[in-house]
Amino acid sequence: MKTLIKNVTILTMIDDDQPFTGDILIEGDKIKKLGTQLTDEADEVIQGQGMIAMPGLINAHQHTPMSLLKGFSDDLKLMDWLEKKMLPAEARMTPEDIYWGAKLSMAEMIKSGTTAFADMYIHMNEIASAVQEVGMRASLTRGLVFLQDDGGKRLTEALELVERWNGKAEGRISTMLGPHAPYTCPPEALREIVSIAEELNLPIHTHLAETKEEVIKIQEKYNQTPTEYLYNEGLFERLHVLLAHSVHLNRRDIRFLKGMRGGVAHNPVSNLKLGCGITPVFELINQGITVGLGTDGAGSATTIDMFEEIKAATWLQKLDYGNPTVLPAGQVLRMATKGSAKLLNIDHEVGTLEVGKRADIILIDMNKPHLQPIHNVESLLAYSVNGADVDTTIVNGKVLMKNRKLITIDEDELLKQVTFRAKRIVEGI
Ligand SMILES: CSC[C@H]1O[C@@H](n2cnc3c(O)ncnc32)[C@H](O)[C@@H]1O
Ligand SMILES: [Zn+2]
Repeated sequence: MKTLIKNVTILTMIDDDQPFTGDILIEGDKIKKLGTQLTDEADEVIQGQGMIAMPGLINAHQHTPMSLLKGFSDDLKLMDWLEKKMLPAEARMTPEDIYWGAKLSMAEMIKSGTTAFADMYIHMNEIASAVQEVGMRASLTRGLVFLQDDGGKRLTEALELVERWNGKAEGRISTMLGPHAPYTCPPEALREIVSIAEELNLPIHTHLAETKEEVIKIQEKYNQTPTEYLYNEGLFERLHVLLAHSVHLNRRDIRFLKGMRGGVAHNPVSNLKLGCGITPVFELINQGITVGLGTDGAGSATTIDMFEEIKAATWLQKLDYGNPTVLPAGQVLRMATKGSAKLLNIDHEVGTLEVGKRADIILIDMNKPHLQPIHNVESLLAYSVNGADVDTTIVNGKVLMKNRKLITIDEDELLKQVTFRAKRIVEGI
């Protein structure tokens, strides 16, 4: 199958590449040519006039089924929100609920220009099946919590997920191991996970230093900061680690992260809404640590539109440093594409528009009052574009949305399913 996108403004996101008008030829799942006035025959031609083509956005931290819990419990502190509301609701979710909740997130992500995501949750088989059907790219992790028991059953599930799904769905699915957070994983559990991850060459996806309360708790329990705790348990020695949040890091913590494989998934909207604080993104980048962008689950962030994260990320750093030159448009856009791709360990495949890479591309319709005139493409993308401006979403060479119509998801059926399921789950909580 060959698809030709004609006369489109192309932003490759490679280093300092400037936008240019041209054509993109997709053959199978890959970008075959990028140039001007390509004359190749194609099975499908997309007229890109008035549109910007850029790499699909990559959501580096999600809990997709939590879309079913969006708006159910807002304006609470993280631990009250998690323990009194989310955990009881999650205990009532059936595998079918998880499947439909994940699909709901995927519909919203495709409609707002996200092509890949990192997910940590329960009932991961159902999420993997939804990813396979829908056509997105995903890094899937069974979240591991060791509070009341040794978590043996969950670890077995985590390994079954790896065994069954790693590299599946035409290579769109990869897997990680997911110790949930320093406060839910004791040292012996972390050590076991590190040893398995090293043996199987698996990356790790975890939460780190999201709140001040977490720092106090870990300090009291282990006499270390959460970052130091993970460092001392060997997480940053050899493994590729995706650290969600990482809000409360001191100078010493940042030194522990220096040179790590992987990096930090910044979730500014969730951090703002839960009043957690501001991740020291500028400092992390200055120390050479990769920073990507994510939304966290819709249960906390409410929105999973990555364009909102892009705005929040740059504005928060500018405000924090009292300096508008910090985290400029081009840099924050690269965080949401190349940066997140590196965190998912798929930067050799996606994150930039390059010949030979997988064709994960979004087209943004600029023929709108709030997107004209176009003085600077990167500024418009970072500061003006919303998810609803995305016209076409392509993953692995396959069109998943065209003219804002989802191709692989039946929206009517989806809305019917999620309405009654969401209501049943939260009843009485
Ligand atoms: C065991 S699966 C993952 C687990 O994480 C919970 N979760 C969602 N958002 C957050 C967050 O911001 N901090 C900590 N934990 C979070 C989710 O409810 C699942 O139980
Ligand atoms: Zn999270």
